[in-house]
Amino acid sequence: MRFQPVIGLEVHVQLKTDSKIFCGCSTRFGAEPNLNTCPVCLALPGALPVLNQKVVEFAIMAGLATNCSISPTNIFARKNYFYPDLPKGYQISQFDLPICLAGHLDIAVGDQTKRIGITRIHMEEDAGKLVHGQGGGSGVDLNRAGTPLLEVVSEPDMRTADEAVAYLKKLYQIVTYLGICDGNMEEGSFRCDANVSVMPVGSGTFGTRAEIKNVNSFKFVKAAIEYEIARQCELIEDGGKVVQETRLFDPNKGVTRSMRGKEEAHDYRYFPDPDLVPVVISDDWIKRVKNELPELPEVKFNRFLTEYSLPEYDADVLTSSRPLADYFEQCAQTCNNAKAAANWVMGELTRSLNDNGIAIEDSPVSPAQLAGLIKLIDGGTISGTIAKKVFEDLWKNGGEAAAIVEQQGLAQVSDTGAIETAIDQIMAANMGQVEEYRGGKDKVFGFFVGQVMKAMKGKANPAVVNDLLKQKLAG
Ligand SMILES: Nc1ncnc2c1ncn2[C@@H]1O[C@H](COP(=O)(O)OP(=O)(O)OP(=O)(O)O)[C@@H](O)[C@H]1O
Ligand SMILES: [Mg+2]
Ligand SMILES: [Mg+2]
Repeated sequence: MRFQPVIGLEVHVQLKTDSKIFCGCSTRFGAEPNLNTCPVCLALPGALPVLNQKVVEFAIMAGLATNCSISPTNIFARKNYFYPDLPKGYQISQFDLPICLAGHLDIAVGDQTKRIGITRIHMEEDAGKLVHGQGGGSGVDLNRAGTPLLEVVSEPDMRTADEAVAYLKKLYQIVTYLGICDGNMEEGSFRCDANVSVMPVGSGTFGTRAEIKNVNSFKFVKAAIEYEIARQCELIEDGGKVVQETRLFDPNKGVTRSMRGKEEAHDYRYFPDPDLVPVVISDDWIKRVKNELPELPEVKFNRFLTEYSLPEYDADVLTSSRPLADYFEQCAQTCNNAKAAANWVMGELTRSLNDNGIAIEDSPVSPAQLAGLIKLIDGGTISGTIAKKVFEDLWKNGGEAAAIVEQQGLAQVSDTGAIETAIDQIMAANMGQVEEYRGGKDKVFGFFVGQVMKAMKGKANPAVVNDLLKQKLAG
């Protein structure tokens, strides 16, 4: 039997606000356990939540950027369940009236684009965290309790693990561009629940879904979904039935395991939270947020194509993150050579940053410094080969490219006299190759260029070397 997989994602986006969603406690990660707490997030009797306006603004931004409509009135609801990391016994979330509805994102599938529907985006609070194995038991850390989250729920529109990853990456790119999420997946700031089912090809009725909880890397999402698809197909072929359940992905073994089945599924008994008034959003507010939205990745990509005449590949790589795009633009505008800036940023700079595990925001070579180096190449002062050495020097010691070239005497020799002398000597020492070249073996030309460059310690102007060599070899 052939099966068609069906995938829908629920993504939890942790919002980059200073304080929690319903109280003034700090959201800082890594503080001493239970330091960032107060009667509201500890759920002490009588404490009342007050909504953080920034959370609503961030939700509107996310909704607009994902083509959703913003609900002018939306309400918070209590999602009831018991777990020791949830002191109130319910999570404040949104249920039937969420803040954003009916959006979509377009993803690239091969050379086509595919539209993935976004059912809803709602605001909610995070739970605390259990810390096991300390002092012989388990402890609870409520620093995270009340941290603001957006849950972005997709339609079951994806058909392969790769489509799911493409959607996830697109969403990640958008929320980090918007600056509403720090994007730190290891710390759980962007994590997803993957819903997976399979149906016989052509059946038209979706199969029963399993939900893989809290996957926090693109690689794991792909592995988890692929494993789950294979598991369900095999199960059905063996005459079994997929049961609706929650599963966990084990990244070490690459398998998913049942966590709880439908029988143990929660009845959340959702109802409107009587402690919070409805959120009313005016048209003016939406307009203001819309006007202040930063340039989004797709728009930036298209602008890079037209404004800098970059190839699609370059524009795609350079707009993959906002700091990378900003770095490129500053460099390109300073050196006035966009393609060279693109090559250096995607090549030498990215390689050095990766090798040293440094984020581009902390690059030891600034856009202006790199632009200075590119100007020296464009002006014919140094060759590309020497430029790589200068870059290394900039990376290690800072300073300015022009000063380094000057101090170390790296400027390229365009003086024809010095180059001619070198050519004459090399031709005299390699008469055999000279004859071969004159006999029609053009390839030998490269040999001569190499020899001359070597003799000139890489500092000869390549264009001048080429011209002179052609003249002299022609005899
Ligand atoms: N048959 C199916 N196969 C795969 N995915 C599905 C299927 N049916 C629904 N989905 C996806 O499952 C997800 C359901 O998320 P939703 O938040 O609506 O409910 P939930 O998972 O029941 O609730 P909770 O937020 O408590 O986890 C959506 O992303 C939807 O696209
Ligand atoms: Mg959900
Ligand atoms: Mg779910």
